[in-house]
Amino acid sequence: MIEVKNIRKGFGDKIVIDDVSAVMEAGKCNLIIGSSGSGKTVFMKCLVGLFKPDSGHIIYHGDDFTAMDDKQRKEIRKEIGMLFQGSALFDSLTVEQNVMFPLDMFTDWTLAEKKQRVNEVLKRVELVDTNKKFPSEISGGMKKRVGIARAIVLNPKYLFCDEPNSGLDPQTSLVIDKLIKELTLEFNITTVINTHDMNSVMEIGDKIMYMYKGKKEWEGTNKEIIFSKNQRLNEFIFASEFLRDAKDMRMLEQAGKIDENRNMDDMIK
Ligand SMILES: Nc1ncnc2c1ncn2[C@@H]1O[C@H](COP(=O)(O)OP(=O)(O)OP(=O)(O)O)[C@@H](O)[C@H]1O
Repeated sequence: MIEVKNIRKGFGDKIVIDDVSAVMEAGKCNLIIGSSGSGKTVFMKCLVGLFKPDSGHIIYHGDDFTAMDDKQRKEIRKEIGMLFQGSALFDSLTVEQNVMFPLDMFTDWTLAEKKQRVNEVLKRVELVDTNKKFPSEISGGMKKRVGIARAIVLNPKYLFCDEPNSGLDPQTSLVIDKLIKELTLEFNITTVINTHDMNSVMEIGDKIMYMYKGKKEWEGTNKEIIFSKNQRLNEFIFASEFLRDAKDMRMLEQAGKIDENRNMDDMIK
């Protein structure tokens, strides 16, 4: 679990994160949504220690990350897996070498032990027989899987994903979302995901935080978001007329005002 208490972060005179508090639970996909420039990336960078908040606290499983020295912080970082936007694989390394990278950095295992662990995680993300391939030889969806394999190879307690579906088609996005959700549950990981993808919000949003101009404007689950009366949130999510109609339809359905066996022709009339 990660507890964020009243963090603030600014650059010069500009306040970018304004008194945000949140609780991110283990075994759940905690999503951060918001329009461009609302502060999602800066918030995530504060959580992983890439930015130091100006004030406030970030508590990892009871320990105050913001009050730690570099050595203690490094210990927490070992427990963090990161899936970067665009997968961020090393082009000159094979799939196996990419996934092995964190093991080279943080363990003193033998090569045989490392290879065994790499094979375990590649199997888990359903990427067998790709060990010797280079990133340029595999598809975008496969690259994401390699990124996920690398992110989980050290058995992280925390997983941070920045736009995990960027550049993927809707079906492949769904497969990646499901994989992240499964791993989150299977290993009881506290997963934090920055996303613009509304499919992900609805599919895997156990907990969603909506940011607006650096503040937490709304939070809730994927079940609650559809019924939210927060005007800014609604304008953000249901940006198109099509989505607004779909929402109205869903609400009528929930209220039992639409017959499940309705005839499409009748509806069009
Ligand atoms: N290193 C920095 N120095 C100065 N300003 C920054 C820095 N990083 C981010 N900002 C500013 O902080 C604000 C929030 O940026 P951030 O990248 O967190 O937005 P975001 O919600 O992640 O947007 P997007 O969805 O487009 O990635 C923006 O106004 C941005 O210009």
